[in-house]
Amino acid sequence: MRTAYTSDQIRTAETALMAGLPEGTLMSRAAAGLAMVCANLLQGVRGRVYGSHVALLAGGGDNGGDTLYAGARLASRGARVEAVLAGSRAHEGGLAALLAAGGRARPFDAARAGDLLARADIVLDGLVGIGGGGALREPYGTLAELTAGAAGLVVAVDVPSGVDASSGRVEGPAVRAHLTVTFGAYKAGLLVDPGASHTGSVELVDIGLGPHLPDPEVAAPTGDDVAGLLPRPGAESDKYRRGVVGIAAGSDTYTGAAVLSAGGAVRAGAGMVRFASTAEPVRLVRARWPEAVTTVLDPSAPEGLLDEVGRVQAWVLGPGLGTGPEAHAVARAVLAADVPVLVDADGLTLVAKDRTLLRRAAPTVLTPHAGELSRLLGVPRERIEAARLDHVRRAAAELGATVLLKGSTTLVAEEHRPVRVNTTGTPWLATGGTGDVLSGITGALLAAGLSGYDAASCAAYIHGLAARIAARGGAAGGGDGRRGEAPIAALDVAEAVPEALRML
Ligand SMILES: NC(=O)C1=CN([C@@H]2O[C@H](COP(=O)(O)OP(=O)(O)OC[C@H]3O[C@@H](n4cnc5c(N)ncnc54)[C@H](O)[C@@H]3O)[C@@H](O)[C@H]2O)[C@@H](O)CC1
Ligand SMILES: [K+]
Repeated sequence: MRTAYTSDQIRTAETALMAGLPEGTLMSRAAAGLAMVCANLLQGVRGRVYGSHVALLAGGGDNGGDTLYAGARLASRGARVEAVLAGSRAHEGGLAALLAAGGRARPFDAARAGDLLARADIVLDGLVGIGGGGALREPYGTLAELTAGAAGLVVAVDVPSGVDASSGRVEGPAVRAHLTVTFGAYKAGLLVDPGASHTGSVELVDIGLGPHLPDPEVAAPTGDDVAGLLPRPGAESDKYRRGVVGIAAGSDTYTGAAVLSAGGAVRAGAGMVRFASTAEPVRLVRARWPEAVTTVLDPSAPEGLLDEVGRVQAWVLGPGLGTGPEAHAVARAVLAADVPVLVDADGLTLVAKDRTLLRRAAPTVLTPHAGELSRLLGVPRERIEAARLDHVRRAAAELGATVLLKGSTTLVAEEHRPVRVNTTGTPWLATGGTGDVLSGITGALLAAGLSGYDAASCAAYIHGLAARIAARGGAAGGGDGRRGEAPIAALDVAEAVPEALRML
């Protein structure tokens, strides 16, 4: 599990660690690690450190201090290092070290800074780190914007400036780095969008904080973590041990979502899929997934609506269900069941309109995108997008459910647990119907007995991995980065789930 922390948690751990160390030890560890990463980069792009051009953007705090000390180390190896001092004051020790090593430093001047960035092989963004707050003030904001025109690689020191280290919030100009070198531990804002899309790759420099870190605020499961949580059938397995998932989805108007959700559940290894809906979606699901056992519902007679469905260990409710009175009757019947229920899509709209549906004892998993969460919380969508971590946490507490917030970084929140961040996926996943597949995968894992928290985070991981496999045309396919990927359809994602499971 890759764990991540808020700025306050990092500061507390740093204070505890520093109490037993000579002053300046942590900064010199941080600067040494940073200089080493930069030297390796320069070796890569220039073939040597000597004679390379390094630009430092140094704010007035310790983040600037780390940067100036690292610049001093590079200058002492023969790099031509020049610092732009963004604040009215600069870190004294760092500045003295840089000048003593032969580096140069000048106060901010926009034209000169632009020129410097156009010449530098690497640019170190040391404007603000965990001490930053709110939108970048001037001239920090202008400098952050100028990095977009840098000719060389942009290395963010600890955190890309303009990204809130604790939450990933971005409120104005922010540096987009090729690489972020972070000290001591991952900051939560490096793993959560919009911050995560500003970091480039992230390299952790160990400064000895480990023993002083508290429980994390955020955790990103690895493939091994997911593999460890997944149930594997044994010799004694039968369909009930593997898990029977019920799917209440689709309507005579919307049929595709039902087929996709059922596909996610079938391919993720449900012991059995019981599909319950009106006649048309039932006909289509039978045609595409003959292994599903189907029941035609008559929601105009809500009494005993699900009596004919048979035993189910978890339900998926909502994809393509519609939002009218009959859909409401289905939602009420499903949510009255004493088994875990995943609510998605139209199910979320129904729940937003009638929160009494969520008064239940068995676990509930809600899987909104930002627009659906906006309706559930009564908060504008833009505010949710800007502060995803805060809102997913709030939703879990307020709705008493596990909440999986979809998006470029999918988050899973449950009260009193670290928010889990999903690291798999591809931008090609942003296409209609993929969410329905995710609902089926999650439902299968819930039925197999995983908790809502584990089922949602494992399903997000598997779904993202399957999408990547589908986009690359197979587990071994594709090329470097996004280049080897092609558009995918939602059903391709369902079909790639077994390959994703094989890889775990
Ligand atoms: N605390 C520690 O023990 C260690 C800290 N380290 C470094 O120190 C950093 C934290 O240093 P600081 O606490 O001095 O804080 P920062 O250097 O991150 O930020 C504080 C500075 O930024 C300015 N600032 C804050 N918000 C701003 C905004 N919106 N616009 C413009 N300027 C703004 C402040 O006026 C101040 O000059 C870490 O990110 C890390 O780089 C490392 O050296 C490791 C050890
Ligand atoms: K920074």
